[in-house]
Amino acid sequence: MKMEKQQIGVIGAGNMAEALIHGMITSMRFSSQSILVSNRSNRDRLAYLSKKYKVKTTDKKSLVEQSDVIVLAMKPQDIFSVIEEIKVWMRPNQLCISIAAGIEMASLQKASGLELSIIRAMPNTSAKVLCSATAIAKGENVTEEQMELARKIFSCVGTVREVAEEQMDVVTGLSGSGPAYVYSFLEAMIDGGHHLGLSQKESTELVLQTLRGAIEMMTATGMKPSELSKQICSPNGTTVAGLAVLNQNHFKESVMEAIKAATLRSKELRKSIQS
Ligand SMILES: NC(=O)C1=CN([C@@H]2O[C@H](COP(=O)(O)OP(=O)(O)OC[C@H]3O[C@@H](n4cnc5c(N)ncnc54)[C@H](OP(=O)(O)O)[C@@H]3O)[C@@H](O)[C@H]2O)C=CC1
Ligand SMILES: O=C(O)[C@@H]1CCC=N1
Repeated sequence: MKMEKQQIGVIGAGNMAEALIHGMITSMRFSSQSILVSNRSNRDRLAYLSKKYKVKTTDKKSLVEQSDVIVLAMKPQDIFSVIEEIKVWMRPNQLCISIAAGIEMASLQKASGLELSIIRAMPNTSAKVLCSATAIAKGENVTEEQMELARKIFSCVGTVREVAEEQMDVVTGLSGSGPAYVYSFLEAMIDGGHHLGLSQKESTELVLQTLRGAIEMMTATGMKPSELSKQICSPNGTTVAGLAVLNQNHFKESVMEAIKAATLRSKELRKSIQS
């Protein structure tokens, strides 16, 4: 696979930044030397990233000046102060990719006072194991070449799907936050098995493979979850008894309400930050 020539500047050196850097380098699509990283004040963190991934660490000014694309990987609460700081060094049409939850491209554009090319992306923490479900949304001035570069960056850490920006709140509530819901479900299943007599290890192994198998079944067959579920339910059997309890406790509604609450929170985030 061809090594990309563009310089990638990552501002923010936290969890998501590291996942992206790790993915870009292990994919061999980007060289360590083509990645620049900067943060606010944590020098130890930059030293760690530089040692582990051999990336270049620098101040924001030289990062912005040297980069073809700037990845904004700080918390939503910090993004506007970063834009305020770096806008003097940015070039019109420079590509900026924001992974901040809730923050709209128009507000970043406005804060910069420049005609930037902005792409919004929402990966998830499974990027660390190259299994993110990332959605990207294209901003106004973005060229097809710039979109292609964004797809290349995020495909290093998993799948990439393009959506309209209006869908980014629900994407954030669904796949951005989603791994946490799955961890809650996994914990409940593991504890369920453990409380009924399996060791923690036995229960964990069985649950993980059960989840992998269910995902594989759905992927391989293309069948709906309800159809696959029917195949497990013998009349008057164990599965029917288990599912009845989930239904009595409004399991499906709870999960749907969780996604709704996270989606609303994504909308609220920008209001609380911008007002
Ligand atoms: N965690 C998740 O599951 C997901 C998070 N996101 C989004 O990713 C973004 C980053 O999240 P995450 O990696 O968890 O955050 P972290 O808290 O792990 O990292 C934030 C980074 O931003 C840096 N930073 C803060 N302010 C500035 C500044 N003024 N100048 C330069 N750097 C700055 C911090 O530097 P320092 O340490 O020096 O202060 C730190 O390196 C968030 O916007 C979040 O919404 C998106 C998808 C999933
Ligand atoms: O909880 C959050 O706000 C971030 C965005 C998506 C996942 N984590």
